[in-house]
Amino acid sequence: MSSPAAAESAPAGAAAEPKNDAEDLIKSTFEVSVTLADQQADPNSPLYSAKTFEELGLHDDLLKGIYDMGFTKPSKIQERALPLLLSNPPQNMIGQSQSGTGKTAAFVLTMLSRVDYSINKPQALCLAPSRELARQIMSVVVAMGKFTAVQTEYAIKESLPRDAKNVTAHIIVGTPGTMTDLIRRKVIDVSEVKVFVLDEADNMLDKDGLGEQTLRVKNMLPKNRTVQIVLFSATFPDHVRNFANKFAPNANKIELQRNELSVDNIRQFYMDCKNEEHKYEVLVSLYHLLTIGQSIIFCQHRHTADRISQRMTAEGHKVASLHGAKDATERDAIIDGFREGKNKVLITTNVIARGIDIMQVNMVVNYDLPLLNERDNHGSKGDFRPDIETYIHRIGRTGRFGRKGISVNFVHDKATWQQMEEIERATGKQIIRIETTDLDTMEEQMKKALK
Ligand SMILES: Nc1ncnc2c1ncn2[C@@H]1O[C@H](COP(=O)(O)OP(=O)(O)OP(=O)(O)O)[C@@H](O)[C@H]1O
Repeated sequence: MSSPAAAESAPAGAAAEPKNDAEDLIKSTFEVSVTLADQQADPNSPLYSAKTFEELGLHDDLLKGIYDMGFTKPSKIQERALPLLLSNPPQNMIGQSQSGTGKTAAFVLTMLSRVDYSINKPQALCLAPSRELARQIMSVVVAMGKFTAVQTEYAIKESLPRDAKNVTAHIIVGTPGTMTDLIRRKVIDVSEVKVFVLDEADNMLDKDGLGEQTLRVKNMLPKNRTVQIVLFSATFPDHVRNFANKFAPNANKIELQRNELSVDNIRQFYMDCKNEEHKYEVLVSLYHLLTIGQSIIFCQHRHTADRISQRMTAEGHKVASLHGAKDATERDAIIDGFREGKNKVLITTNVIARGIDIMQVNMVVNYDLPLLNERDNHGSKGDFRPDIETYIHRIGRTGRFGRKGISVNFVHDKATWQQMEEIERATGKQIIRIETTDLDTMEEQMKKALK
């Protein structure tokens, strides 16, 4: 089994404690409070559950794994989805719940529950849009399956030697291109597969994204047996939902309303910058706030992420950059380093907009707003409409499982201002202005938002 180095997301229930470096000890030494217990008692919270894990019909070995991870009660999505996912005969599922509310455990426990551990063949396949997310999901499979005999394998670039033959692991987690390649070359035998999971399913099914590759994997699955298809995401835009219904026919569905798409514990701000260069200056001026906890800065292009990080590094700031043009080993080292808190500021692209779960991240900056024409393979270069789904996923990198977080959008001209207004309209959540010169107010707002 390839053991994930990324198994170290902060234990659930643990406080995201900002460790201030001496240099950051300006006056902003406020603590980030954790409202997990309250959230789990509030019946309107997506974290609330009336049930216990025992009542959800899980095997004792899995209960041990769950408690070992520090979970005490299921979240709402876990409470609602698990009985449907585990019932027999197996039924498909299209499940939606806000970022950071525990969807991973729902599908991981399904895979672990459905595996027959006496058969040494792949029985559950799980696809995610990035290697970083595949590695993180694997870390949850390994942690939750700690008291089972589960064997796991990755289907991500460079995970297996070129001459690898016949994977015998029960659960395979990967990205669609590599999964397709391994099934085609018969390294992965799918004859015993009974569960097929898509995390970030709207992205995995979007014909302008990974849809074709995902469909290829599905078409290679056995036709002579029922494969339970499980789709999860925080967002399911209409154009993908229709395809999702065909991809997972007769599925049980758990859906969110449009105005419920993001959690309320993320406070959203914007800063009106004068131009591109001013955006850079404002980002640098925020550095001490970015490093109170940890921050993720999202840019439009890889070269912007590199340029900003090189410039900030040259000016004496400690930042890292991550994007899809870096090689696999480097990507793994960067995200692992960030998880471990070696770097507090990560400058990146949409590659980690989805799924990545790092409790200590309390600030997300949209250096560039996400646009539809930047989605993978998206056709129209002239489409400058904001990409609402990606926005929701990006800001969802903070405010995980009841923690508080803030997001800041940089706007710098009429077009970006209008894009942000459209995001505000579409999500129904207010985005508050902060003057770029007014760092005291920014700090005040941050204190208020994070307390
Ligand atoms: N029942 C629980 N009790 C305590 N912590 C939990 C519970 N379920 C999940 N968590 C923790 O909450 C965090 C968020 O969970 P997860 O990553 O599964 O969210 P998600 O819904 O998949 O989010 P996203 O849409 O961003 O992918 C994780 O750190 C996880 O360990």
